[in-house]
Amino acid sequence: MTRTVIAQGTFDIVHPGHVHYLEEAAAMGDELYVIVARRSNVDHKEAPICPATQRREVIGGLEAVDEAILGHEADIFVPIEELEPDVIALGHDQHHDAEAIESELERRGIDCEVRRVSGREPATEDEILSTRLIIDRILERRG
Ligand SMILES: Cc1cc2nc3c(=O)[nH]c(=O)nc-3n(C[C@H](O)[C@H](O)[C@H](O)COP(=O)(O)O)c2cc1C
Ligand SMILES: Nc1ncnc2c1ncn2[C@@H]1O[C@H](COP(=O)(O)OP(=O)(O)OP(=O)(O)O)[C@@H](O)[C@H]1O
Repeated sequence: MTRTVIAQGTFDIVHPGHVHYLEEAAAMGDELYVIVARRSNVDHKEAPICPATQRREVIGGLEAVDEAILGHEADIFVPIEELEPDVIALGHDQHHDAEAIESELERRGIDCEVRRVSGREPATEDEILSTRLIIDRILERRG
């Protein structure tokens, strides 16, 4: 049987940390679906610069990704109910609480494991593995 994994995030300016996350998530199963966050749901940091459709297209073009889909605006568990994944792969620093997700999955009768992916450290001293830090660098150098 096909083992389906989902990953999720904003992916505003894509960097090698994202590639690492999605490759490790893909290795947890046979098919990787990525839910791209809607701007309205990115409320714990600055809103993304790029529109959701653009962010989805870039992520969908990565080799590790079978399909990238736009997240639901109102209920983040709707795509999960539709995709019925075997694994939800959380990013190393994703603010979501694994236990809270697990109890919501149980409440909705979805049988799915929640795992966390490792973080990628910079390979060189000038590598920038954070969208926020890339934007900071742009402002510093071009602002
Ligand atoms: C299991 C799961 C499902 C999610 N589904 C959606 C969704 O359907 N729509 C959405 O806008 N955000 C969804 N999100 C939230 C975002 O993907 C994301 O975590 C957050 O808003 C963006 O922050 P981040 O890039 O720092 O993770 C989901 C998150 C998790 C953990
Ligand atoms: N260096 C990294 N190593 C592994 N995973 C990463 C790394 N950076 C981001 N990710 C993961 O990619 C997913 C999407 O990340 P997100 O779009 O929030 O980018 P970000 O660079 O972390 O953003 P910001 O720096 O603006 O908070 C998250 O689950 C996050 O954990």
